[in-house]
Amino acid sequence: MLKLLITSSLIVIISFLYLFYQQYIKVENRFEKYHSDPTLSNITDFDYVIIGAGTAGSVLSSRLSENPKIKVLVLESGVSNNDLIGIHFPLGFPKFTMNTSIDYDYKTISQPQLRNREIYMPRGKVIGGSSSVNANLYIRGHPLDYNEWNYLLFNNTSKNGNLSWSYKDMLKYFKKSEKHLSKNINRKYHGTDGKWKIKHTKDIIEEIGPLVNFNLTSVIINSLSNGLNIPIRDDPNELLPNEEELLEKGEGHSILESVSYHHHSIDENGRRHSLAEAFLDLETLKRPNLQIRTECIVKRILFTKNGKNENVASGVEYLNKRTNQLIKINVRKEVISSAGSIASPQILMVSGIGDKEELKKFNIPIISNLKGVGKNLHDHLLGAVIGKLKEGYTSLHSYESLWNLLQWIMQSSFNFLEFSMVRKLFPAAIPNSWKLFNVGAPHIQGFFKSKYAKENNQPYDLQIVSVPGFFVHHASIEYPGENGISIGVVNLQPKARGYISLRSNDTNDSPIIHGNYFGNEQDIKVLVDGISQIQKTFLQEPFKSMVKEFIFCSPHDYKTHDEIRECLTQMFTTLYHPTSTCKMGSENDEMSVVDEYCKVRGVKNLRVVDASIMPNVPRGNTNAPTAAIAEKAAEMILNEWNL
Ligand SMILES: Cc1cc2nc3c(=O)[nH]c(=O)nc-3n(C[C@H](O)[C@H](O)[C@H](O)COP(=O)(O)OP(=O)(O)OC[C@H]3O[C@@H](n4cnc5c(N)ncnc54)[C@H](O)[C@@H]3O)c2cc1C
Repeated sequence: MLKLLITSSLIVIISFLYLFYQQYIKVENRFEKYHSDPTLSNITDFDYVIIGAGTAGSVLSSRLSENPKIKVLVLESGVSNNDLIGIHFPLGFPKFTMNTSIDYDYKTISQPQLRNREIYMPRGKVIGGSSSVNANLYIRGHPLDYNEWNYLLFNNTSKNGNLSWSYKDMLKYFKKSEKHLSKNINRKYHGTDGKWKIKHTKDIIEEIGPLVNFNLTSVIINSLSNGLNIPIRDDPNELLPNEEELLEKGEGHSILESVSYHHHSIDENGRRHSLAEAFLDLETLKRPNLQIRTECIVKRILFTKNGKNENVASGVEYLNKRTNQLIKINVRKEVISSAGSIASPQILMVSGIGDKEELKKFNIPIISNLKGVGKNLHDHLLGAVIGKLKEGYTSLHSYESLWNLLQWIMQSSFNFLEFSMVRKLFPAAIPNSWKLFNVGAPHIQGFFKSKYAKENNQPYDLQIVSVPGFFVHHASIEYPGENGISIGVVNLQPKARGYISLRSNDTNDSPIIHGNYFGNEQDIKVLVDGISQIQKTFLQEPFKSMVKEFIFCSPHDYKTHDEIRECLTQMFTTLYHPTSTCKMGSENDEMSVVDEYCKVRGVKNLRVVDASIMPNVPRGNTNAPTAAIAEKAAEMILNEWNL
């Protein structure tokens, strides 16, 4: 008997270790392989050097290197995305990624409208960039966002040919990157053959079904729908037939207000599916024409002159942080900055591209005098109503605990070996409720209008991001033993613009970040109105009898505009969506940094492809739009070089 017990325990332990190895260790060294070869630094004949392996850099490098004739080098300042297991645990994103070694941990300068608070601005310093540290929400924004981009780019010129950045065109690239895992998804709006895995939270909740005493999500979704008088829908990224008609008729402002379960970038095993997991998978990394060097920070872009005396990007200088070696590398075709909305403008400026008055302060020789570099910082503004729940409601109050991480590892390991037979034969062996740890922290989202958007026939301008738990100061504050509810409200279209400027001429130093949050009175009014609408839902049943105590923006204590504004001043954060600091614009727009092909104005062979080129921030989270931009840019580049 004892023998049997020992043998079976050994089998369980060995299987577990094997699963663990398969899931985590086996892939751990994949970037190491490309970095450790000492001869790599001598290779100088790359066609493209891409700065940053974040959302955009992962997509771009993967697509360009699909052609074996093209040699691509990616320089990434951060480490491999397999260095920290916590990265893969979607629900643990605030705990395991923010404020850790894989976060740049930026802070804005003190914000005058927020009692001089410095606002924390996380960004991923790791393969996958911010898609390796984010909340995994898959949202595309409103169709009119892209139609507006297209209008801003091409309204005053006629030289765009077939190129367009409208919703219809962007939809192609959203679909191209996507591999939606839901069986019932509308293929007119979703891709199922792409690389990036997307999962519908509703599918998981339905699978768990009545087995689980977890009723909070459905209560929240129904209460928000009733309280805000907006419908529940399955998919915020698809248009219903009547909405297609309205968009066609020029009445797109009235579509898509709704509340729904989130779609998440999470794979079938419950692991984060960052753009690196999707596009820099093992097969891609085996390509001999693609090299990715981690812990290599680009210091500046190098330029030479061509026969017409134009400045041509000819390579980059970077620091190998492991060896402390400063290395110059030449490029045959182009340098592409995909370093994100904070670092791309910084890299351009230290390389001589920016407002000449600012560059002079740091004695940086001027390559192109472009006023818009670093300007137009656009971001999403987050407030919330947060409360503690009475007995009887189960929330994710301790989702950051080690026990939950362990549950998740075991759950996803079992999924990995398709242990569904085991699940069927011994249903109690793997509690179904563990599946809840396979979705992201925010389960529910919605879009609704402020009274100002309603008055002016504008599209929705507010977003709900709801966590069945506490999301207080980036989930850094815990309430042991308590269950919570957080209904975040986001102003999606703030009017104030901030900026990025240089603190020094070294890319290793954080640049100056000024979010200019609440810099426009209307931005506050819109968010106050959003909070006030959400507070009303808390005064109705069932929310009314569920909450025992409010932590932020209580509807009983913060009622007037000034009171709600006061609450927001204390608790405001960004939703981590800085964009538009190297904005794409028409040639008539003196603040535009790149043209419609993502080419930096005033120089040759240099592009920016990342969230910084968005002409305006879309009305939704920014990861999927950034991936779509990179898909589109890759296609443009390949077409242009006739490859
Ligand atoms: C905490 C958090 C939560 C978020 N949640 C969501 C969400 O749920 N859904 C959503 O849609 N969006 C979310 N976002 C936003 C989304 O992730 C970003 O908009 C998107 O990842 C931006 O992609 P990017 O390619 O522009 O930049 P990044 O993905 O940030 O990539 C930039 C890369 O460049 C590297 N780099 C920078 N400087 C240098 C240098 N000098 N040399 C070499 N490499 C360099 C960086 O290390 C990084 O890997 C979130 C962001 C954060 C930070």
